[in-house]
Amino acid sequence: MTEQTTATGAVHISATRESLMHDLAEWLVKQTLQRPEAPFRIALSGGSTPQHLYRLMAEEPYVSRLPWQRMQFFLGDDRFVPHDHADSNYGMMRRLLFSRVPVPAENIFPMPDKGTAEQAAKAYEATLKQIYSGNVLEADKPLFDVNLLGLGTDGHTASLFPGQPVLQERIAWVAPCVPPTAPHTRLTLTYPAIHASRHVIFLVEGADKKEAVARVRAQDPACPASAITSAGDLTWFLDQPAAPAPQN
Ligand SMILES: O=C1O[C@H](COP(=O)(O)O)[C@@H](O)[C@H](O)[C@H]1O
Repeated sequence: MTEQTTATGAVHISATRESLMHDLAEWLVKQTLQRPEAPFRIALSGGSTPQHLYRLMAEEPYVSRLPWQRMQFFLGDDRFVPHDHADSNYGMMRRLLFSRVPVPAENIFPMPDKGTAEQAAKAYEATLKQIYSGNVLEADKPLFDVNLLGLGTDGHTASLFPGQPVLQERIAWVAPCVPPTAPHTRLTLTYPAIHASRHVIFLVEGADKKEAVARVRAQDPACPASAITSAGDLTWFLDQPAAPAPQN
């Protein structure tokens, strides 16, 4: 796990959004089978794209095929709003996924929605450090097995928004971000925490994301997603409309 993979990573292209979600669900089942020892830690992304995946995971055959008892769920980012707010990523995951599958409540780790955003970020970082059994990220000891990321049309990922101070954060694992272009103060995993993953996955669908995908794959420094790396591997799961034209 000492090698670093940058955001150029491998690319998996599915013909349609539906097949994309199936392909990623199958990939997830395979990863859990390859690591039969507990626990399997996954950081989930928010927004609209992964909602299709979460609905699918809450249906058969995935309810039966995923090892819910040993899966631990974290959030890659959330809007700093009450969990029952319509814009809460955790609220969305609870509605579409957690309430429909046999995952033990103690295996779900939402970002806090109380106090100040700074306090909530620190509290979530403390939770992650407890889970990790350490305060310092080690190259050969991943924090997450899978880190699922989305991509905004502006090149943001998690809540790492263009031009924001959180992009410079190299110590904290979790930090607030106040995006000038999107609603709500956010809490987000920082680059070092995302990097400490066995597998980083960008899940992106739709023609409106095609340009952003191409910019990140070309390592455009204006896109925060371009600076994502993985301690293990990094794979793009795209549908055909989001996939950039092949380079000759
Ligand atoms: O604000 C957010 O946006 C990104 C992308 O979301 P999408 O709706 O375009 O799929 C998402 O990855 C992030 O978790 C979310 O908080």
